Amino acid sequence: MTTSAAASVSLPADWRDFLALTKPRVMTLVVFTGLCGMLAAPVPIHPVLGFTAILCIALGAGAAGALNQWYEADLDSKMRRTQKRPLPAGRMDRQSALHFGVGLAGFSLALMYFAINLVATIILAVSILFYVFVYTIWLKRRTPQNIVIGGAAGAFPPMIGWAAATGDVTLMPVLLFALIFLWTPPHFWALALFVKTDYANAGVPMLPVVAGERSTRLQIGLYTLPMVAAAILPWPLGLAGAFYGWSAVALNALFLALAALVTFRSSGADDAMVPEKRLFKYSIFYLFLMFGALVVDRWWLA
Ligand code: HEM
Ligand SMILES: CC(C)=CCC/C(C)=C/CC/C(C)=C/COP(=O)(O)OP(=O)(O)O
Repeated sequence: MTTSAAASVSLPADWRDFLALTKPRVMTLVVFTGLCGMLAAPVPIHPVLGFTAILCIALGAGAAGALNQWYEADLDSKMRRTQKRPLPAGRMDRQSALHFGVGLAGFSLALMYFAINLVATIILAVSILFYVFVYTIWLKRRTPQNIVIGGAAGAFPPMIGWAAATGDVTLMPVLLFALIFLWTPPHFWALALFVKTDYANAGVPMLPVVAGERSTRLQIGLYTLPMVAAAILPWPLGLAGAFYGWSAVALNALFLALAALVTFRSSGADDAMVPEKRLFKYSIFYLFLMFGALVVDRWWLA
């Protein structure tokens, strides 16, 4: 944590700074997977309630992003990628970020509880607490396994969407959780390979910094294999149909190929890291398409 970010504050922050605190670009995928989890559920939800549940996921994820930035303004000020965020850039004081984050978290949970149901509220609370306390405060600065364990926070949204519609959690939302959980390491470590120096400068023990490139490449490959299995499994288990199944086979074959290129590659110091950048970009596209295929399969082709 830092006090220096607060010392150079030039207030007031405007709405764009509060929006930036919520990490809106990452949130698009969080919200999309939550929406698809909700639409994949066997019980239809009233559109107004469905919209409310998705709003709660968006606000909860935004709150988690704000609390993450409240806690790690010192780290963000040391990395090129994050230096322009409202706190390290001095456009907002830490207390405002804290109040905003806590207020938004409280509002999203209260709305989820009163408008939707207890199960969805509990999972939303767990994901916010997990991202803030387990990932950001506890693990991120201590272990290169930070994103494996802490990354679970980002895997909950489809389960929250499903629970909002059905009030319970069955095998399918658990598989969707497993898919994002196992996707997170290749998603993040591909990026960490080409922004390694940023993390090293900030003293964050991300895998390429601590264990080296070789080991990171191997672990990307090792997590991709069970991810592929979790992605395809709903088809043979009869939880999704052939459209989902064939889409999953194609999308996962490409993921596997790109991950293999990264895994079996050794790079030099002045390397442009093209395969790593390609895998990172594809990982985002992949998750959008996998969840999109699930909904198309359930609504139009079942
Ligand atoms: C601990 C787990 C994760 C870590 C450490 C991580 C880290 C990152 C980082 C550092 C970026 C670079 C862009 C930026 O500056 O924000 C990024 C991009 C992105 N991540 Fe992740 N991520 C994680 C999990 C997730 C999850 C669970 C999702 C959604 C399901 C997600 C969705 C995205 C998206 C959509 C982008 C692109 C954003 C853009 O276009 O700027 N990430 N991630
Ligand atoms: C529903 C709900 C509460 C979801 C919240 C979970 C969530 C937003 C997951 C995404 C994970 C994420 C943005 C990690 C970024 O890592 P980082 O914080 O280390 O990235 P940074 O270096 O960009 O700050």
